[in-house]
Amino acid sequence: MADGENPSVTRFREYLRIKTVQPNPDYESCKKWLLNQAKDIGLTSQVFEYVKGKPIILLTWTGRDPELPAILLNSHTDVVPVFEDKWSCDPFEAYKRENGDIIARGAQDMKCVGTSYLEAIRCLKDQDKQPCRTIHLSYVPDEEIGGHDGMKLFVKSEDFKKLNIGFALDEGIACPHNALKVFYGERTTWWIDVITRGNTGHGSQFINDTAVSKLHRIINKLLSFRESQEMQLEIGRDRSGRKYTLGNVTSINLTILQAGAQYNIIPQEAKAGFDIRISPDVNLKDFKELLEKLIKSESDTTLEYVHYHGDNSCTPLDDSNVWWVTFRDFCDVRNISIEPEIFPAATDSRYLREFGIPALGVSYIKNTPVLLHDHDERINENLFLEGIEFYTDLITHLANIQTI
Ligand SMILES: CSCC[C@H](NC(C)=O)C(=O)O
Ligand SMILES: [Zn+2]
Ligand SMILES: [Zn+2]
Repeated sequence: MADGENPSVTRFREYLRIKTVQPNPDYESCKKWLLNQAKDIGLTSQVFEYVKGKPIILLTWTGRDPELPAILLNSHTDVVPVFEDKWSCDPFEAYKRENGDIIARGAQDMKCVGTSYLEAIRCLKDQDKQPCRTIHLSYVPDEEIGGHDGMKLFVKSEDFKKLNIGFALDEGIACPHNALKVFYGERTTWWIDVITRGNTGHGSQFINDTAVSKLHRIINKLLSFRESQEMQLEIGRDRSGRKYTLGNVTSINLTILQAGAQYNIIPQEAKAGFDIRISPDVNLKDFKELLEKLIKSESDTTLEYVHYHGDNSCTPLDDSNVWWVTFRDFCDVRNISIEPEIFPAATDSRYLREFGIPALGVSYIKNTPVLLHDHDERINENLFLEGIEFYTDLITHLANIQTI
């Protein structure tokens, strides 16, 4: 432990030092560390390994009434790669500046949250405050690359069904001002490849119906849709008069382009890859039909879904949802300003919501720049400690709801 350092901070920095960085995360060390924490705190543990080398670690504190639906505190264990030369220090050293800023990959996304859950439970256990409901802490792999070998398999498993989860907390994003972002849904992510085929020949000729001319027309149509959505983001207001955020619009970005082998040969095939994020206000079936109609407008052209998700369920934010009401009132009483939003990208919450589990994404990171996936990702130790108190109280409230 560093001199005089709060032990919760020391443990957080230990977790940050485990190199669970994609594409070769050290899940083994991570598993050992988490199981050790569980032992220290007095939680039972299970490890599910649906894909070899990709463990899901589940820690459990059984409630006084284990028949009631349980609470799930979810976090992912992997982190995204770094451009080391752009960092002011080693991203896996968890260096602490004089002002208490802890710099590390995963400091915001989302090892601060994963450790805060543990520290909150440690605190409640120390005080012998066993709640009514059982609390499960899940530490899942591979969220950063789609969660296919992690949460996606977990929610479909018998092991998960047995847990009888009633509500889940998961990750959010930092907020630069004095408020917490709370995510109740997310835009649906589709990654698509559009592949066109056409006439080929010598590069000096005016050849018709080439793969590139077809692709060009499709790109133009998709990018003009992009422009209209960008405009909507600028001027749009929701039903309550609030300015649109990314969650209210659909974005399309051309992120991959491939064609050609030699300068003087017209390519016979061309490919464009698009990253599409569809607002939950959009009907997915209609949008799919629209996309497929566009593809059909060009001959010998195909569409491949590289990443597809067919569900855009959101967690209701109304009085019918006791979990939400408890969360909202909890923040209200503590004067914590919250900003409910649609997550612009994809998190593991989509698998939980698809399964019918209400989930809120919230990371206790206020007054801090959004640095997830960025260089010098950081969180201040005092804010991290404040977060532990927040989760300790919040978990107590949620796990003692008795009405459902
Ligand atoms: C479709 S899996 C990719 C997941 C990733 N999540 C985040 C939060 O960056 C994304 O939205 O691109
Ligand atoms: Zn994350
Ligand atoms: Zn991430």
